[in-house]
Amino acid sequence: MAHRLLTSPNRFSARFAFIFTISLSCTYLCYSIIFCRGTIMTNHAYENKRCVTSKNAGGKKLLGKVEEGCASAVVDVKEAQRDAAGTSAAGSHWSEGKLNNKNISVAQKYGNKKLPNALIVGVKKGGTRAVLEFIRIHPDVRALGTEPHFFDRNYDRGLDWYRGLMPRTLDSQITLEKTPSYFVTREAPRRISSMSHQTKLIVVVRNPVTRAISDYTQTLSKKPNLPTFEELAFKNRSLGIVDTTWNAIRIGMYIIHLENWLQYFRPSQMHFVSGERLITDPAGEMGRVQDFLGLKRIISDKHFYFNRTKGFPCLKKPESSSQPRCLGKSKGRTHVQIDQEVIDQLQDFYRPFNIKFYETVGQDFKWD
Ligand SMILES: Nc1ncnc2c1ncn2[C@@H]1O[C@H](COP(=O)(O)OS(=O)(=O)O)[C@@H](OP(=O)(O)O)[C@H]1O
Repeated sequence: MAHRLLTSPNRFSARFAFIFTISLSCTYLCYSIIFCRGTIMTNHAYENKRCVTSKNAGGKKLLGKVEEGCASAVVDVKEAQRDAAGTSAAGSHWSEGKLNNKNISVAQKYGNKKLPNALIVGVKKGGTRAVLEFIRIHPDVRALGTEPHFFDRNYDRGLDWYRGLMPRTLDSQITLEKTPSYFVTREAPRRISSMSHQTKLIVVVRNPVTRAISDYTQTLSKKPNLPTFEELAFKNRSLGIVDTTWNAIRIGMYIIHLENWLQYFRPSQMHFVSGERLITDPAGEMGRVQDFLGLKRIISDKHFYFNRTKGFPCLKKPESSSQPRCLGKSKGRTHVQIDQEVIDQLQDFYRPFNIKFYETVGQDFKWD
């Protein structure tokens, strides 16, 4: 009895110590599970989901502060809304995709925000979104999903602001952004070369007449009361005098803009993608883009399928998703119907500009 009385406090503390240890272990176990899941889920796809819901982060007007880590993954909200899912099944082996996701999470953890080494500078309605979405599946490329408009509208915000928008990259990775209006911005080449003489420039060009109609179709979808294409395109239609002050016409005079770029950059720093071939042979065009960027050719035929409903090539598996995906509804719209006579007049107008452009870049884009 005396023995029992003596040992009962000891037993009590032993029991207490046992329960305390068990509950401590359980807490630790739960914490570890939650924490590890959190770390594993910090991949690009997850960030996309997190960021895309933030209204401040999206939109073409990328103004103000962008949340740390979101800028890289954010898909322009408008863009994301436009980008409807593809309809065909994929069913292809995707080892690079896995590698890419791994690279992305490593970059997010250990990488740094750097100024871009490459830019898609134009042209509007040339196919710039397709090139950006296609090239960003490469594991050595990280791209900003939105158009930052730094070298045209936001230059006063300074390089630190611009750098802050960029995705984190490892030293081996290329940082890329696209803003198609740079190509026709007078100050853009000088500003870009003062950031770095080494910047690689990608220009996606397309038949200037089709490009103008595409541009007009887009504006009309936002402003239904717009004058007709013919009214805007000509100062005097019967005399065939084209209105070169109309942006939709002016953008397509590629040689004029190119001459401005060539005052600051060597031709070898510029790569021209054919907007037409990008649709008929996306793998071929992307092969040349990879060569230009000094990347191993990883993006190939097996990454694309032709979606008959969309009428365009789509990705079997884009960077941020495991699902096949086509670009959105604003890419590949049905164009406004334009008289063949008007088209011929504009073809005639652009011909001398096109020829000079072909000679300068050393490529025939066959727009005639
Ligand atoms: N794979 C694929 N899917 C959909 N669309 C494709 C693709 N490849 C090129 N294109 C062409 O891209 C045109 C839009 O060009 P941009 O992305 O440069 O437009 S924008 O300036 O960013 O608004 C868009 O122009 P429209 O056909 O006039 O809509 C397409 O013709």
